[in-house]
Amino acid sequence: MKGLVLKSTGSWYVVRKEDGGLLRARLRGKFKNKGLKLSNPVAVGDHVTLELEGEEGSAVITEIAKRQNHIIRKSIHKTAHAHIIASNIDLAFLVVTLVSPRTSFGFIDRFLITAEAYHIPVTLLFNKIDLYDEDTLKYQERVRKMYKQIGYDSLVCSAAEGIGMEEIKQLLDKKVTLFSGHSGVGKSTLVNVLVPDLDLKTTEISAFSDKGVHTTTFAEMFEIGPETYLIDTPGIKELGIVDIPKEELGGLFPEFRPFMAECRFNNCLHVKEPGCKVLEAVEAGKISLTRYDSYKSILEDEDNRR
Ligand SMILES: Nc1nc2c(ncn2[C@@H]2O[C@H](COP(=O)(O)OP(=O)(O)OP(=O)(O)O)[C@@H](O)[C@H]2O)c(=O)[nH]1
Ligand SMILES: [Zn+2]
Repeated sequence: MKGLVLKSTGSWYVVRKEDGGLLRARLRGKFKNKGLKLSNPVAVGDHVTLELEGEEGSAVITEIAKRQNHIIRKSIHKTAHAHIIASNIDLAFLVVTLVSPRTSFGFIDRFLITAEAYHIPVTLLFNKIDLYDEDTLKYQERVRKMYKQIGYDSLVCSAAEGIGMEEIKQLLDKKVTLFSGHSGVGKSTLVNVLVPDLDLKTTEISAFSDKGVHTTTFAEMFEIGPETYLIDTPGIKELGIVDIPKEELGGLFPEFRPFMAECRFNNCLHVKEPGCKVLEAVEAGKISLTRYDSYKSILEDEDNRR
């Protein structure tokens, strides 16, 4: 029997069976994750094979299908390196705002490079447009255009006034979408407008969870329509942590790639090296200064972490 993991408590899982029903499943034996030392072998979003146990509505996970992608964070356990937050994500929605509060480019670009590293497509969602004056709206269009040129789509909306909701719903349809964004940008408001009966939908799954057990470190997937899911990652505003070797950082900026290939040194970090084509492109206005600033700032952080 096949199923999809909707919720993890660390020791057992809520699984949606292919025929629609819910199961409570646990693991049998040891699962090995290639390469990574993980504190949790099964993650929300995993497609699994199950065997029913004697008890009604209870099963054992015997196999995990290959993941299309996954996001991780550092494990709190000393013996493991990483903890998988969720897997098989079709789309990451990064909710941003230009006012109240203003999301920094540094935050946006960090999110984008992490998503690049994880191979997760991102759509930027500019919320609170009801608060924007004419100048801010013009500025927003410039920002959207900049990201569009690099290859990132964006949408504008106002969760408060219900503007842009149909477009968002269409984009979410039949996908597993991760909702992220800085505190206060309106994620909860947005989800409540998009899925007014979400509480009802989650009750069915909550009924499978022990009362009083709060698993804030684990992600949860909410079914918001047929084959349509939202992933909520409590307490995680960014896409987890990945260790990116400095030489690979530039490659996570898609607009750097064609220029990087032409740099004189193949280990060029694009800071002050002679014959650096990325620097030339920045000077010629072919790469946005904002993005290059983000690049340098992330590079410096990497320096400080070592
Ligand atoms: N004017 C305006 N206010 C909004 C809009 N969307 C959300 N807000 C307000 O912004 C504030 C923050 O919204 P939340 O939905 O709690 O934000 P959040 O991203 O879930 O924040 P965290 O729970 O801290 O991560 C609330 O006061 C909302 O009413 C919008 O489109 N326009
Ligand atoms: Zn270079």
